[in-house]
Amino acid sequence: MNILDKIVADKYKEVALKKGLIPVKQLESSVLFDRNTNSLANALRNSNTGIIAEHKRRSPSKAVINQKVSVQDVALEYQTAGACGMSVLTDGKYFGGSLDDLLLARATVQMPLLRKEFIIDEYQLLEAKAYGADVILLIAAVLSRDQIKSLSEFAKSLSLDVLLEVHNQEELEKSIMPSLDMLGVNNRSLKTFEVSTEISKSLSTQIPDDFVKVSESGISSIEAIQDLKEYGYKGFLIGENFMKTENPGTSAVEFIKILNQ
Ligand SMILES: O=C(O)c1ccccc1NCC(=O)[C@H](O)[C@H](O)COP(=O)(O)O
Repeated sequence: MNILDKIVADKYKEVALKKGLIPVKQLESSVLFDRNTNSLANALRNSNTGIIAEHKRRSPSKAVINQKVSVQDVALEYQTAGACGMSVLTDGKYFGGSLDDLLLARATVQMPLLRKEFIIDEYQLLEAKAYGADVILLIAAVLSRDQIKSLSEFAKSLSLDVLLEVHNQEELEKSIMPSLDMLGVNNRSLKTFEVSTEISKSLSTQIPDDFVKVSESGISSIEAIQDLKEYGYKGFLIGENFMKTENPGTSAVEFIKILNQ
């Protein structure tokens, strides 16, 4: 059992518990539920930099990254820095996040917000909408093709963008379908936690042009982004590189400024 299997096993229990506590009707009555969403895929298509900056307090690979900063401060600074969107981890047990983090970010910024979560049930998509997300993540490693299809179609019916994440060719081949907006390649091995952008590069030619290509994890240099752009990537998901610094927002400002030069 790898870390993702463990996280997802816990997630099935968590979602079952939450369904008993907060009915769907309550989620649907949130003031944010009918809000017009903001497409991350479009923002990436129209951007020169393509940064999706993440709020990430801790992780299975790095334990504590940053517990001190406020999610609202980080959100505002990421937006001011010129990030295309923000990824907000909402898993509590492994990443120290929450849906309240998403809500606080939504109250602060207009840029597209990705609910970074281990989605296994439509209920979590209703939560995403109710707490102000614009985009959801689906992880091919933990979903069947049928689940990807039904979850992505349900997300589209809620006007949410869909980012589908793969780790290898097999996951990519089973996942391609029209209800996805963005295809993300995760550079982090779930077995060793090692990161290498080589996997983004090797899968790039197999991602059809209809999808916005996103490279995720382990990106820490301008050179890496310039290199990935050569392979057609338009989006770059960066968490730790910003969050490990005392001021993630300032780090993002400096990074994006150099990228723009
Ligand atoms: O970050 C981890 O350790 C991790 C472990 C197991 C499953 C998912 C994990 N991370 C989620 C992410 O996808 C990253 O937070 C995201 O791509 C940003 O990565 P990074 O820039 O390396 O923080």
